[in-house]
Amino acid sequence: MLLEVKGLTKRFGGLVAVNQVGFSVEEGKITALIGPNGAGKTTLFNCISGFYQPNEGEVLLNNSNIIGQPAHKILQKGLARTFQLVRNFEGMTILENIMTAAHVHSGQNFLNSLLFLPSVKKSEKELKEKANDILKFLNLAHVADKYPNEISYGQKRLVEIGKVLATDAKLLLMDEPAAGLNDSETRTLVDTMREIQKTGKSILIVEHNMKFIMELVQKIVVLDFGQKIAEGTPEEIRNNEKVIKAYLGGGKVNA
Ligand SMILES: Nc1ncnc2c1ncn2[C@@H]1O[C@H](COP(=O)(O)OP(=O)(O)OP(=O)(O)O)[C@@H](O)[C@H]1O
Repeated sequence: MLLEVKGLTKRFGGLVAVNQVGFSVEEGKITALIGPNGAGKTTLFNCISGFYQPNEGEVLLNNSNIIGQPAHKILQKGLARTFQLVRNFEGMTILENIMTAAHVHSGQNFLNSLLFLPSVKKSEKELKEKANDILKFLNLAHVADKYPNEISYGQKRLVEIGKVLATDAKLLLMDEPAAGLNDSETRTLVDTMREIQKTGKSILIVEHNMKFIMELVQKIVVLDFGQKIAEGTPEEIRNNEKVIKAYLGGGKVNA
């Protein structure tokens, strides 16, 4: 199993935001984490990616517990995440933004960069090639030299995905990748995600857009009030009584 979450609990004062949650992400599969507003999805995501320290439980990445490790160490072990809000360096072109993300895995140390050794020059060239390949893969080659404020919102979301691809991580955590996209952008995103899956990556998504999830993923984990209430294929989840009740009970579904 690529990722295994076991008995994970996160409390904020008296509030149990995530309560003894366990599930797994299989290699090469797309898994979704869904649930009504306030169910604990983001908190769980933050615990998995090292942004929060859970109170209890384990997060095993390739059988090694990553709890307590800083986010950059977790990234080096092969887990990268996108953010719900688009974060780009505004003063850099799209190509440079992707190159910056790829730099995390380039192996260059700071002193080499300062001295601008030949190896750095070579590595810069490789980074540029890699970033260009990623932009081509995402059909964004035509915006490589543009600045973030010159591209559309849908393109920005793809750039965000490009940045996690640039890290070479095996497991990608995506925080609401379809948020704010129109129908045609969402369809493009479904195709892009399938192409990413074909390259052997595994993906864990938090997402409110149920149509997007039902069409794309192989497994769904459902949270409600911090607890896992169901886990299964889209078909199983669609017909699950507990899930239907949780969403009818006040949660928002953009189905
Ligand atoms: N930093 C925090 N401090 C205190 N309480 C928090 C914090 N973060 C989240 N919570 C609470 O924990 C619970 C779970 O919140 P969380 O944001 O994880 O849910 P969610 O499923 O991601 O919701 P949404 O779909 O609205 O983003 C909520 O009751 C929320 O108010």
